[in-house]
Amino acid sequence: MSQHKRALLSVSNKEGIVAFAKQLVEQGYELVSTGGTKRKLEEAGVPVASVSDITQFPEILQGRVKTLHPHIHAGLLAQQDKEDHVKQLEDLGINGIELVVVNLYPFKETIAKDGITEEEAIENIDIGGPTMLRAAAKNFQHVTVVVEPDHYEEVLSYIKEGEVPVTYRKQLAARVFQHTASYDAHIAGYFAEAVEDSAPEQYTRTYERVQSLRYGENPHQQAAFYQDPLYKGISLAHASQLNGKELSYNNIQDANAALSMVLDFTEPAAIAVKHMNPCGVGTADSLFGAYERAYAADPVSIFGGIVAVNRELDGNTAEKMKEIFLEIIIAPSFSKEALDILTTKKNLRLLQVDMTKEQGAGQQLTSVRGGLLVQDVDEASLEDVTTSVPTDREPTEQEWQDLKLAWKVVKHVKSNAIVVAKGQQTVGVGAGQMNRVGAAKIAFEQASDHSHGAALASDAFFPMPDTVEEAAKAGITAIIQPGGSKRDQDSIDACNEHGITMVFTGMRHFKH
Ligand SMILES: NC(=O)c1ncn([C@@H]2O[C@H](COP(=O)(O)O)[C@@H](O)[C@H]2O)c1NC=O
Repeated sequence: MSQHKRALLSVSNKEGIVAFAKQLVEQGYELVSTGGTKRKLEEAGVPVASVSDITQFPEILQGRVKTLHPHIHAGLLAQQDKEDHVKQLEDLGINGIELVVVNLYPFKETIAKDGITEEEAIENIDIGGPTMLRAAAKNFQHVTVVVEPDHYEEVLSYIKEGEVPVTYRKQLAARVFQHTASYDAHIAGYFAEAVEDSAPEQYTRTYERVQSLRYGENPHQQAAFYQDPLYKGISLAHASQLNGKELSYNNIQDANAALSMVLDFTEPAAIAVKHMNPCGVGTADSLFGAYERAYAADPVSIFGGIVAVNRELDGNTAEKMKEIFLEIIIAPSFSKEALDILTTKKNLRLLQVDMTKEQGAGQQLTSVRGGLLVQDVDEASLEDVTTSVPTDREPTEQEWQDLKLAWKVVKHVKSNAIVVAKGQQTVGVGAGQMNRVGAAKIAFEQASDHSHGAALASDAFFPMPDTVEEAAKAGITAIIQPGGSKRDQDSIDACNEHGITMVFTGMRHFKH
């Protein structure tokens, strides 16, 4: 172990720093620290010099300038295997720094708090820390840099063995650049609010890993689940799992679809999802009634499905849910009775999602080969549009109810999408077909007799009257669709001929 190695310690999170520093001293390191870190070490009896002793310059501007000095940065950036670097340091009386331990002002934690002022946020932008971290990481061939207390132990074990291997130093450097990039992304996000630009020139969001997944959509695909740590809306990525096996990639996608759908309902609602499409949706005055309807909508497909509800899950409903195999149940809360009933199923995943927050869906990101598509989440509903009825007949009150439910659901079904609903539940869902009439036929086949007197929703307009003709054959009496086709009149005429009422929303809900 060589003598007189120097370590610079400047940490905001002081957890574990005293024990680490003591061992560094035992290993022959000279320590240098900034004000607060130095005080902490001195209180614990650890010998430590001050950065100001080295720089011969005081910490000024309330800590805004402490380590930003050539004596520090030359010590961090000098390549000790280059003669001229070594000579320059000698000529200027600068000593090298071999180990840097820095963690940053808690910017993210600060802006996550309610009622924070701009001044507080800005004072928590660390300048000197990232500068040291980046300098040391750039010079990883000669410097060991530690940004996370989690790494103290491992670094010490290497030091005790004699030297920190350069391969490990490079890993630490990589971690530093991830850390500072993420840190800056939070700052960029905070400032982005000032420009309100939803399509910035550079897209710099940062996410934190919630979970490494066993695999992706298929077992041969690697995958992980990340969350936006500052997301303030209703969030699947911030859900609490109360029971069951670890969530899988497909579970998370399905759960997100079910959650997004149930949030569109204010009355008690239950949504059953399979492969990201709703297979059964029910609403009622009680959650039990809503679930009964969602189940009755398609008692076959719900098996192995994901169910989301928008009221506390009660014992009765839980008992009914327990009768079949479900992968996940999502609820704003679970009564004690419901938990007692459902936790007897060891594998059943129970997710509690705080649904009291603002919806705040934000942006939807979809990766494409070599790029990223960004759009607003489709949060629009019938309340955002002015509907019109171009047919001879206006919907009855009952038809309006069914039309509204079908329209809420069709928005969440993969295009081309047709949903048939009757009596506060879906009775047929045609999802993801390459032509609209094909989707309609699937929905009618599933609905069977229930399509008589039912309502139909189409996520996009009818380019020709064939869907109306099929609907008439199936006994549909009310249709809701965006309208806007050149041949709308053909569909209107077909409706009038069959006594069907049709509503135009003027807004489509493609979901590719
Ligand atoms: N201004 C500087 O030169 C500077 N140098 C280090 N810091 C930060 O000051 C903190 C430690 O300060 P203290 O040891 O005084 O508690 C660390 O989070 C470190 O990243 C600085 N602070 C902010 O920029």
